Amino acid sequence: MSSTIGTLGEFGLIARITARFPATDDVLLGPGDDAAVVAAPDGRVVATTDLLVEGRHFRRDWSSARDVGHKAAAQNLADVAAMGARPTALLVGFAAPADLPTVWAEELSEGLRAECAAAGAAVVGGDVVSSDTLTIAVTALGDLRGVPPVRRDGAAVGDLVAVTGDLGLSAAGLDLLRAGIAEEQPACVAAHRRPAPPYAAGPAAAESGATAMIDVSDGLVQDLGHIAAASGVAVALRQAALRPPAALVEAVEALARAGAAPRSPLDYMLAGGEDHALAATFPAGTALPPEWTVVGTVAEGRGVTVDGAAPELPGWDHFR
Ligand SMILES: Nc1ncnc2c1ncn2[C@@H]1O[C@H](COP(=O)(O)OP(=O)(O)O)[C@@H](O)[C@H]1O
Ligand SMILES: Cc1ncc(C[n+]2csc(CCOP(=O)(O)OP(=O)(O)O)c2C)c(N)n1
Ligand SMILES: [Mg+2]
Ligand SMILES: [Mg+2]
Ligand SMILES: [Mg+2]
Repeated sequence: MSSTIGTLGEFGLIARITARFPATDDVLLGPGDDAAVVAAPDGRVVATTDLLVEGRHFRRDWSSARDVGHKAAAQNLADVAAMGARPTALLVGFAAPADLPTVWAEELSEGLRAECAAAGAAVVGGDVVSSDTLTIAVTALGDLRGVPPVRRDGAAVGDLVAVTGDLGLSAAGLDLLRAGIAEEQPACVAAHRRPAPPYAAGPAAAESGATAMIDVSDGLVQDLGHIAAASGVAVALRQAALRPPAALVEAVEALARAGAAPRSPLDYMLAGGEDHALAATFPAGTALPPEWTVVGTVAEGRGVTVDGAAPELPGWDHFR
């Protein structure tokens, strides 16, 4: 019989998990004491937390444990990058039923470790509890390296609006999984299972003078709406600047062939969710860092428009 976390016990599980998390230069004391000690050379620490709940954020028949580990880390590390900070450390709350195979917890940890390595961060602690609902609650810390944080409220009229990272692929991948045709467009399904946030682009944007920034987790229009509202401005997007990638167009075609009534490629880009791309505003005339694409401008007013019209595209809301 394969091992479960119930047979391993709490401290056996903790030993199995923490053995997988090597320290980085930022980690002065890693897992094993009452708290970890993480260097904060800047003296200011960015801190953020996001949960993943089975059935709401992932399904075990759609994503491997390793995928869930990558996603749980990426979702949090993207929020650190969106402040213009460099991710340093992750704390992982893990709630699971006792009959969960031990290998699932180990593979989850491997995904967390690997995604942290991609961002230069380390897992420095966490907690394990038993629960009927499998839940991963991650807290991430980041270093601002002496630059001010890039907040949501700094966009000014006349600024450029730019994005970097994938838009729309994850939501199309989720619809492919729902339709049972994941094999039709593996790139979209991969983007859903393991989003690949452009971590380095966050600090690069901060150094280039970005005035506001957000990671795109609930859909581009909804998340730019948070910048618009916080800054007291309008965001005017240009449709021609949002060119759907081939994989997205192909996914929509496959969904249509399967009778799955997909949204348009543009609508996936505008309201997809779980992209973990970055969207930011920059003063006009800024030489944008590599990989950023201008998609619109900041104007007087409120809300987000696409070619002058307000899109009727609901972003993700957990309670609606
Ligand atoms: N339960 C909570 N207690 C305190 N602050 C919260 C809570 N839930 C969300 N927030 C805060 O509200 C803001 C928006 O949350 P959210 O939309 O989840 O951000 P994000 O999409 O970047 O993860 C964040 O600053 C977050 O820290
Ligand atoms: C089984 C399943 N159903 C639906 C979704 C889609 N989904 C779940 S949460 C979410 C939005 C982002 O998650 P959230 O918890 O709101 O993260 P935050 O915006 O706080 O970073 C989306 C699009 C999914 N990933 N898996
Ligand atoms: Mg959140
Ligand atoms: Mg988030
Ligand atoms: Mg965010």
